[in-house]
Amino acid sequence: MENVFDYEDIQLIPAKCVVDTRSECDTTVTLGNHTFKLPVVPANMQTIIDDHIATYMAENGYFYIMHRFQPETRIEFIKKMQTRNLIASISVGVKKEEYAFIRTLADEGLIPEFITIDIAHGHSESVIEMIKHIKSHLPDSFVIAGNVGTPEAVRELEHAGADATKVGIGPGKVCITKIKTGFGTGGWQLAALRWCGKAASKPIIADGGIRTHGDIAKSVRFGASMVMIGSLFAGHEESPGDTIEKDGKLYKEYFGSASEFQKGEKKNVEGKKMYVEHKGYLKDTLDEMEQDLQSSISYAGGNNLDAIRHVDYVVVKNSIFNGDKVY
Ligand SMILES: NC(=O)C1=CN([C@@H]2O[C@H](COP(=O)(O)OP(=O)(O)OC[C@H]3O[C@@H](n4cnc5c(N)ncnc54)[C@H](OP(=O)(O)O)[C@@H]3O)[C@@H](O)[C@H]2O)C=CC1
Ligand SMILES: Nc1nc2c(ncn2[C@@H]2O[C@H](COP(=O)(O)O)[C@@H](O)[C@H]2O)c(=O)[nH]1
Repeated sequence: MENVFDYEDIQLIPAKCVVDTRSECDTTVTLGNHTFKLPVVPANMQTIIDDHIATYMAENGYFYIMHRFQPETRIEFIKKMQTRNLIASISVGVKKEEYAFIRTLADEGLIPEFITIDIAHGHSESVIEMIKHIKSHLPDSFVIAGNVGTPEAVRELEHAGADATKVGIGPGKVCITKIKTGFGTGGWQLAALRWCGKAASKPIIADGGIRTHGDIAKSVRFGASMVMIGSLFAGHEESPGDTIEKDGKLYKEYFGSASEFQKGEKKNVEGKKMYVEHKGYLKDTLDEMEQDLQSSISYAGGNNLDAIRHVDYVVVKNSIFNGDKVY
């Protein structure tokens, strides 16, 4: 791998504007048979999404992926969403009981529109087998498989039947995989995305490392159809993490899915807990993301996301903030 870089190292180069107002720019994206308002999905983590947020996202035309950490609630969740004509988008692991769960869904005629296979090291036989199992029992569900960080992995999971792959091993804000194992795409996630994108024949979801709204446009430029985000969604009033007050300021809890707080034990821990500043309401962040992305599209010289995919860029090596703070 040569020329590695990350989000902070890149600036996209503006092209001549073709719209009269940014509101003409279309941020929608299609995944499978569904079109969503933004190419953004909150991370399928317990401090990021719950029933309430999933329902809000689905009702308002956004993509969501429910986490898999309360497995016994998934059947009711699917029924509840589909009764309301909302998409059902769930996560599964790869352990034995998950095979039985997929069989139960098929037996009961419950077909989630989206199923995400969510494990740390997705380039594995266990994920390949699970993709095949889901596709044989629920052929109409759109299967997202991950996480991976190499073109070989993308090809193998696509070949096994995955409809999309999720790229990102270790770039997350509460991730300690890179420190504990020495492996991953932390520090070069954007370059890894480009590398994987060149091999992909199906959509890629960039997962982890997004720190600013501009990083969403950069992900799209380097091959992502969709971008999964944890930390930027952790601080909302609606976020499921606990709220604490310190020195008169409010903070929200955000912990990794492989942290001891999630697992309830200190075994194979690859995640940590932190507190992020309370930042108001989810709706306001989603609106701001849409406006910022509309602006990105206008700078790309087009009126939809595709324009971003073709812009030139420069490598500026960590200098874009020039010592300034973002806010
Ligand atoms: N995107 C990322 O960078 C990372 C994300 N995570 C998140 O943490 C959560 C827990 O992940 P995970 O531990 O995979 O889930 P599980 O605890 O459900 O483990 C899934 C299965 O994979 C096995 N497994 C896990 N890691 C490895 C590995 N490195 N090599 C071989 N087998 C492995 C586990 O066995 P055993 O535990 O016995 O090894 C288990 O059988 C997920 O939500 C995942 O997305 C975790 C780390 C990195
Ligand atoms: N290595 C770990 N990665 C984790 C863990 N829990 C979640 N994640 C990944 O992080 C992203 C979110 O990243 P962010 O930079 O937007 O905050 C999430 O989607 C997972 O892929 C973990 O415990 N360890």
